[in-house]
Order: sequence, then structure tokens, then C-alpha cells
Amino acid sequence: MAAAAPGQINTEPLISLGSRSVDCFKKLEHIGEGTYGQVFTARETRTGEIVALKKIRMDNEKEGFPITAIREIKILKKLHHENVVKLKEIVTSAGPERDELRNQGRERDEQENQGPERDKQENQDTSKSKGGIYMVFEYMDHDLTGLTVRSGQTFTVPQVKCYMKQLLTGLHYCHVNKVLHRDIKGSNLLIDNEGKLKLADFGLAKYYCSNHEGNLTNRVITLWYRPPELLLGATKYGPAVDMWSVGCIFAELLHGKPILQGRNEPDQLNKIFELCGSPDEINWPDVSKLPWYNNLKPTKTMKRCVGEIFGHFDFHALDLLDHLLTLDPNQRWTAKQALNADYFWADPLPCDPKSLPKYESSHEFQTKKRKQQQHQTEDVSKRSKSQHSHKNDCPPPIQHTVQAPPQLQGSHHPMTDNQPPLSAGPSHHHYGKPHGPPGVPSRYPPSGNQSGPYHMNRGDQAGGYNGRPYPPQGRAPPYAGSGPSAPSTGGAPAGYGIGPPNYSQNSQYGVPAADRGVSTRNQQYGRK
Ligand SMILES: Nc1ncnc2c1ncn2[C@@H]1O[C@H](COP(=O)(O)OP(=O)(O)OP(=O)(O)O)[C@@H](O)[C@H]1O
Repeated sequence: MAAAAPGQINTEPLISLGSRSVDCFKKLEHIGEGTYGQVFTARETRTGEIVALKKIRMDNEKEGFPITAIREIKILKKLHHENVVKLKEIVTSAGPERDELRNQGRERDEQENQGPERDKQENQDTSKSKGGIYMVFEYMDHDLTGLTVRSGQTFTVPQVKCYMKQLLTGLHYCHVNKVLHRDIKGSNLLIDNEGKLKLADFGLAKYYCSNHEGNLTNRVITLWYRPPELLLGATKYGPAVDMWSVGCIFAELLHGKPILQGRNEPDQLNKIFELCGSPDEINWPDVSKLPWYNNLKPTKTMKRCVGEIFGHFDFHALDLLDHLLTLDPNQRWTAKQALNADYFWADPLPCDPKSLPKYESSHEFQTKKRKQQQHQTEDVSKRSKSQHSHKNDCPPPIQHTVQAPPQLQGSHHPMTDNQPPLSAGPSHHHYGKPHGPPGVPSRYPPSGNQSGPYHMNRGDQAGGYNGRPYPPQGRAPPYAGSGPSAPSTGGAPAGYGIGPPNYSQNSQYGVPAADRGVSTRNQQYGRK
């Protein structure tokens, strides 16, 4: 379908809303598990077309159809753009579906002689028979997190530019059409084997008014990608919130891992201030009027050090990053300004999406599952080896306590520890002189670098957050008991096509690739 021109959003519902049964599809594989749904690949039996089915989770819904699904459907019905995932239709199941019935039958056979277990199973069957509602999407081979976390995956600079350009184009379309995405992160950026990138998961998206009528919730956007204004309690905000997340994704693509891995909201804010400097009335007019500023402002002055931390990025990349990771949302670059950045017009130019390599399909959910299985296999073999060597050295005591495998102990996160280092990409990251291709669209004049010269002063940065309690409205730390991974020890986990970073391995930038923060989606209350 042709994309609607910016400003001319499609107002006609172009999709069929629930007139067909899910039995028109055969489920193939479980590829995603989100807060609000399970995602499967499926084949439409009549046409053979492969699609993604997102089953809307109804089990926790006391108040009917989940608001996130209503939002997602309402907004996606109207957005039609090559960089926004296409919602094809909604299908329903009146009761348990063919494959569920088959599975239930199989499970019942297995449970036959298991007494209480059998009763439990029957209860589960009753809940399954509720039926369901599915969103049918065009199928995309990967999500960005799944693709980047794969061991050995490297992106070249033209590839990063190509993905970034598409991300910005899709977001520009949303923003022009007054839609805020509010959950930009790697697992919500889908990529197909034609190199197309599309924004997905509009469950937190929202229409906004530029005159800021009414208040919006600030508990949106996955923590690591959440901008400082939301963390300081802003309830009147606009597209700039998504642009902060874009900055985080951009740095992550070049750097090889998430750059701001806060454990909770105050810690996230502190990490932001450590990197971007303390906010004040000069670099961010009216910041002191934000609701939680007094509670959460840093106790020490911190200097901006984006340029030092990411000094290994090339000049144009750093300039773009600097304008995206700008504290003041009013000075942060818009999607249009970012698209006009020198970065996209300097050699090497973004590659043609079609020229990108084709990869075996990879979604965050599957990548995590594979890693979990890998860890389990490693543990089993480690344990059997150690038992073997104990046997040879000296006999074990008779009552030997079996210990949990190291990665499951304490605060370690099974998914984030011991990630294989991401391999370094090719080294063609030195750009030639910038030159715009013929017929380039009009470009914004490069705005002044409001951050001024960079000052590296890591000594200043310890414990900037004043440790005062987070305002009562704040959520419980999403990371309770699962702090960030231990600092990386050497081995230079490389970025994608970029030289070794020039930061201390003990800083937050030295931590290994990790799970991508925590979605705020399990917060249904009062979301606006
Ligand atoms: N159209 C699609 N094609 C292929 N994979 C998809 C598609 N839509 C979603 N997925 C996969 O399923 C995952 C979860 O989808 P989605 O984010 O829409 O669900 P969610 O319940 O809203 O998740 P979350 O709670 O993480 O926000 C995605 O990260 C992606 O890997």
C-alpha cells in the first residue's frame, strides 16, 4: 500500500476487524513474548503467505479488552508508511483453536495418570477455551535487538546509516501525523531480509496536541531509553521523547551495547547526568520547574562528556549523537533535523537496504531462549566435569550440597551475564569529505553545538544523585535484585565497525551487552 503523504494520515479503516477466524492461519513458531501478547509466525492456509500473529493477552484483564491493544489497533489502522509495520487484519477465535485443542489432547494423554496434576491441567484448559483476538501483521524476519545480540553480528557504517535513516523516516512520519511512539527500543524495530526497517509495537503510542493540552503520563518508554524530562516528571511533552530514545539506539548501534543501563529511575537519571552533564537553567531553561527536579537534581555539578566517551565515533556521528542526546527537549533535534544531519550525506553514504546481507531470522525472544539453553548446556557440562575431577582428586563428602550455577546466583541476570563479546566490524569508518548527492532535499542549517567544548572529568561523576527518595509517584525499581552485570574484563567487546572505545573499563560503558532495560508496559494504570 502506498504511504500516506506526511500530514495526510489515512482516516479510512483499511483493515478487516475480526471478520475472519484465526483458523484461516496455521501457527508455525513462537517468536515473541511481550507484556501484552505472544507473537507467532503463521501461514495463511489459502494463500500460503507468512504473517506474524500477535495474540492479545486477555488473562489479566478484569476490565475487558486491554487499552494497549485498543491503542495499537486504533493508531495502526491509520498509519500507512513503508517504515511502520503493517497491521493487515484482526482475527478471532471463538473457543480453543485447532492447534490448542491438538496440544490439549496431547497434554491430556501425557497427564492421564497424574491425579492432582490432571485437575490443574483441566483448569488451565477451561481458561484456554475463552477464545482470543489476534492482530495479523506482515511478517518481519528480525528485530534489531535479536539481530545485534546474535554473536558475531557486525554492522558496517553504511548499514548503520541505512537503519538509522529508516528509523528516522518512520518516526518523522509518525510525528508529522501527531503520533508519539513512546517505546522506541531495539526489540520494537523490525527488520526484514530486504533490509527494510519498520517501527512496531504501538501499544504505548498516543496522539498528541502541539499546544500541550492535558497531561500525559511520564511512565512510558523502557527505562534505558527514557529521556530526562520524563524521569523528572514532565507530563507535557512531545516528539522529543522519542528522539532521545533514537539517540540511545544510535549510540548502541555504534558502540555495541546499550549505553545507559540504569537500575531504576534515579539511577537512570544519574547515568544520564554523568554522560550529558547536570541540567541547569542555562543549558535547559525551566528545568527547575519540572515536578521532581528538586528531589532528583544532582548534588554535584557534572560536565558533559559525550565527546570524550564516544570520541571513537567519527565526527559526523558524534555531532548527530550530541544533538539527539541533548538534555533540553526543546533543543533536541527533531526527526527532520536528524535526517538532514551531515552524517547521512557524508561518505560512506547509507547503503541501499536491498544490498544488506540476509540473515537467519532472529528475534529478541528467540535469541534469549537460545542463550538460556546454551547456558543450561554449559552448566550441565561444567557440573559434570567438576564432579568428574572431584571423583579423580578426592571423594566428595557424602552429603554434598548442590549449588546453583554461578549465573543464577545473587544479583546476576541469567540473560545478561557471560554474553559472548560482539565481534568488531570492518574498519572503514573514516569518512571522506561530506558531500550531498545531487537533488538532496533542503537541509536545516547545522544548529550551534549547545554543549560547547567537551570536558572529560570522570572524577566528578561519582554519586551525582543525591540519594533522596524517588518521588512517591515513582515506580518500584524494575531491576529489583538484578543489577547491571559486572564490568567487562578486557577482551574489548567491540561495536559495529567502529574502533575500540576510549573509556575506562570500570565505567558503566564497560559493562557487557545486556538485556534491554525493562518495559514499563506492565503498568496499566492511568496511562494517558
Ligand atoms: N510483525 C512482526 N514480525 C515479526 N516479528 C514480530 C512482529 N511483531 C512482533 N514481533 C516479535 O515479537 C516481539 C514482541 O512484539 P511486540 O513488541 O509487538 O509485543 P508486546 O507484547 O507489545 O511486547 P513488549 O512488552 O516487549 O513491548 C518483537 O520484539 C518481535 O521480535
